[in-house]
This record gives sequence, structure tokens and C-alpha cells, in this order.
Amino acid sequence: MTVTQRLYKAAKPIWQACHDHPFVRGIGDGTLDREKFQYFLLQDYLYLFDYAKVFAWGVVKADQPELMRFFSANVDAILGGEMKTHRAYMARLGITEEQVFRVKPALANLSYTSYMLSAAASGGPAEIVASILACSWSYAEIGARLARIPGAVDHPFYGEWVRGYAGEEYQRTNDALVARMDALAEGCTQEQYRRLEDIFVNCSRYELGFWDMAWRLER
Ligand SMILES: Cc1ncc(CN)c(N)n1
Repeated sequence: MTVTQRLYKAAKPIWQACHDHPFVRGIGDGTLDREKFQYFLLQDYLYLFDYAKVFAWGVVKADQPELMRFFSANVDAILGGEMKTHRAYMARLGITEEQVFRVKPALANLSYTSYMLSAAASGGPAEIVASILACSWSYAEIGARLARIPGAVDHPFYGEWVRGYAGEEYQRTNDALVARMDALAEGCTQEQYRRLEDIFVNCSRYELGFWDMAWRLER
């Protein structure tokens, strides 16, 4: 089994709970309350700035130009790629970026990003990718699964979100991250692997917590 197959297996029950979460199901069948989605969108926009900073740690810690470019391209893919979907929804909802910055990150959001940033600050490139991977990969899987629900990609409101994560660009970027995890973890000791698994599973738990946070409109 590859390292990423082992990581996937370790987090599988948590990911299944994400797939079964009423928030995720609600995006897929189009029944999700718009207020909950708007709340999620704003929290997620704030989240993504910190998520991009985790990749930026990778630029700092990379010891090879190619790895530096990899992390740097990912910073760009978030700020200029994934966040485009958020900005399109913000435009539809009449929300400016300034208004988003007045929103306080919920505790579940702040705890998640603080955890990732701390793992990145104290670790090396492998720990950095492990802390990013649950985020990137679980959304790639959620997007791909939701896209198979009849009507989900064409839904007038939620379709854009599903298309963004199911789309080729997002899936390709995620595939590269999965491959990078395997490359960076190649030959790691059992102890090093355990640390990567801890980070990956904890981030998966934070992912589930993020859906819950949005579902409950955590204040
Ligand atoms: C909380 C969260 N997790 C993952 C993703 C996908 N990058 C996201 N936008 N937000």
C-alpha cells in the first residue's frame, strides 16, 4: 500500500461522515438553506487565506527549487483559482471582500487553521503536505461524488460550487498533491509515518467539524 492509501484508509470513517453530513447532502440535492451556505462561504473565504499560508510555509521550508515552485504554484491556485468560486458567489450575494474581513472566524475555523499552521511551522515539507491533503483531497472526492447526483452540476445556485470542485483543474491540482505526498514520504520511518497520519486524521476531523460548524451556524 502507498502512504496515501494508508492515510486514506485511516481517515475513511471520518470522510464517510463528511459525505453523509446534511450540509454536504444539501448541496448535492439543492435543498441546503442559503443562510447556512452564505455563512459557510464567508468562513471558508477566511479559511482559505490561512490555508494558502500553509503552502507558503512550504515555500519557506523547501530545499529544492522544484519543490519551492510546487508550493508557490499552489498558493497561486488558491488565491487566484479556488477563491474565484467564492468571489463569484460573493458577487451574486452582494457581499464585498471588505465585508468578509469584518466577519470573525468561528472557533472551529480558527482551531483548524491554527492547527495546520502550527504543524507547518514545526514540520518539514512532508508534514506541510499532510496538513493540506485532507482539505484538498476530501473536497475533490466530495465534488466528484456530488457531480454524479443527477442535476447537481446544473443546479442554478449550488451547481457552480459542485462544478468548481468536480472540475478538471481542481482535480488535477489535488492529484498532484496526492502524488507529492507519496514522493515526500517515500522511505519514511514508522515514527515519521505516524506523525503524518496523526496530522492527516486530525485535519479530517477538523473537516467534519467545519461542516458541522456551518450547519449549526456557530457564533
Ligand atoms: C474547510 C475547507 N476544507 C477544504 C477546502 C478545499 N480546499 C476548503 N475550501 N475549505
